Amino acid sequence: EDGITEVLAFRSEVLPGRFIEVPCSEDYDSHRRFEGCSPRKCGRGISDAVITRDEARRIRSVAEKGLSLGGSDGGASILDLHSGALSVGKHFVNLYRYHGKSGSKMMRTSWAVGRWYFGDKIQTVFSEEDFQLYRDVRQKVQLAIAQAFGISASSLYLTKPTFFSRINSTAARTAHDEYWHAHVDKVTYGSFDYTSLLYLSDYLDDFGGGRFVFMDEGANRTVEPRAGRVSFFTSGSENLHRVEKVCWGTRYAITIAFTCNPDHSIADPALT
Ligand SMILES: O=C(O)CCC(=O)C(=O)O
Ligand SMILES: [Fe+2]
Repeated sequence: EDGITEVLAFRSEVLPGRFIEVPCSEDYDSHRRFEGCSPRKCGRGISDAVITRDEARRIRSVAEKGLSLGGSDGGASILDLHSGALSVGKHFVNLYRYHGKSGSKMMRTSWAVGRWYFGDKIQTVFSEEDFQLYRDVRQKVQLAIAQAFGISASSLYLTKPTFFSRINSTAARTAHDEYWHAHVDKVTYGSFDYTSLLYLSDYLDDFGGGRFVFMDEGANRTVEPRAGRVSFFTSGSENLHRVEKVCWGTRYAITIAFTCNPDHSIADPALT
């Protein structure tokens, strides 16, 4: 694909941490500022030293397990760990409280997080260990972001949505499948101040296409996914980005984002 001019992180590199400062957009001027959190400097960080390959492998298994219960007809499936929304066919079901047709794959979930009925058997989708792993990963990423931007980790709050994504090369069927459009996370998600992406599969080993692209004026700058690689950035329009279409294989990632506004904070996903 033309227009790719610079690679910020190759799949084969093992980055101890790379930080690229970019001038903050004016987006922040119109937002309430939170001392010790709202970005004074904007930019992007990429690190292969925050999450181990083993942690990435374990969290990928959790993603596979959750997403295996559903799956979009069209290429891009998500499982939102906060709301329980899971892509199924052309729609979403709530994994945490699904009332499906009897005889469907997922018959009915209870109101308790992560429990569902299959036939007359109560199954638990996620274990306490799975949620513990999510919390450990979230905590490490939060510390890395705080350190890179010179802010205090305790002034960052987890915000929604936080989700697993699974992308393959199947053609899109609905607008929800169109993951490749350029966007600004602060606009798309509202509450995001700092976005992080943890990649759970390897570019060119597990899938082709699917590189992350920062669309800067005059240059596209890519991050090649690598299992265990964390990419994080301020969520304003200084970090307009897109994901290339996946052309073969399956790409897994998890999105974990933080807000400076305590009103937009959510608790870690948990078994209730
Ligand atoms: O999966 C990625 O690399 C990026 C996804 C993304 O841009 C988003 O979820 O907002
Ligand atoms: Fe995004």
